[in-house]
Amino acid sequence: MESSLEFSNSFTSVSSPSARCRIFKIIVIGDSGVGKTCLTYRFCAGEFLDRTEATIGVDFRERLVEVEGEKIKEDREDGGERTQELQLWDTAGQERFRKSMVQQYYRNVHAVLFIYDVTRPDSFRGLPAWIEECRRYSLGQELTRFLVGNKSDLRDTCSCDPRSIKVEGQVTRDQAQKFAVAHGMILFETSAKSLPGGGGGGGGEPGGGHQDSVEDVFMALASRLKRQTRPPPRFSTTQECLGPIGVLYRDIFFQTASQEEPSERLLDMHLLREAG
Ligand SMILES: Nc1nc2c(ncn2[C@@H]2O[C@H](COP(=O)(O)OP(=O)(O)OP(=O)(O)O)[C@@H](O)[C@H]2O)c(=O)[nH]1
Repeated sequence: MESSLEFSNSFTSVSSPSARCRIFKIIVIGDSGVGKTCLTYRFCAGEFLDRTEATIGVDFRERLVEVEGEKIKEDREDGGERTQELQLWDTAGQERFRKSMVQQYYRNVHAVLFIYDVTRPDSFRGLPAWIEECRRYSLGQELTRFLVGNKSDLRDTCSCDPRSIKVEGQVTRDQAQKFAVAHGMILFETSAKSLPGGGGGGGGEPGGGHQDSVEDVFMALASRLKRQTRPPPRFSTTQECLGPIGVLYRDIFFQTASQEEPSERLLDMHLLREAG
């Protein structure tokens, strides 16, 4: 995969969220190539991103959601009504592209999505290292954590009970479920691309087993965040949510967005800052 620093177009609306919009910062982490970019893009843009490049630093995407058909009522003096915005930090899986941003990833997080590729057991075995990184940056166990097995469209189907599929080189649902329980996570299996019989990213049931749509995963997260009894700090401005580095990245993006090939310029700036 080639490299580029990309900021989703959907990010533009973050700069002017409604004054009454509750912003939740969600970090999406996992090994390189598991599909973090494709999953966040699917949720925010509604389609599969065919050609991706390795993420450098972070890509921001966001989507405004209404949970359970109703806008969120805030317990505020003015009795105002608020909507909820999921701000997704699609982080770089490759170590060399993470260094300068890592501290920003873990600042003021509301929820973490741990992603692995169901067809790549190495990405599943890599999960403890991501959990350890969260611990190092003081993310508590009380945070909402989802475990998401991606690329289930590639999973071999089996006529036997799909919960106990034993296909060499694939992560079974049972394995993942045990891991999720042991680490206080909720498990989802999905595909950013498509699921047999399920169309774009949702609803199919390969081998008869239950698969979740990408929409379901993120809406379950939104619903969970809405219900948090003691939520971590909320943000009312984009600046607060992104922090200074995030704002800097955003500004660089807007400065270079009109250039023909911004990727190299962005990479240069990223590496320069890393060196500095
Ligand atoms: N078949 C299939 N391919 C997928 C799916 N999701 C992602 N891919 C492919 O997997 C590759 C990597 O996807 P990315 O979304 O760039 O992976 P990433 O985790 O963001 O990678 P880094 O940015 O390096 O951390 C790309 O070739 C995608 O087309 C999926 O659900 N099904």
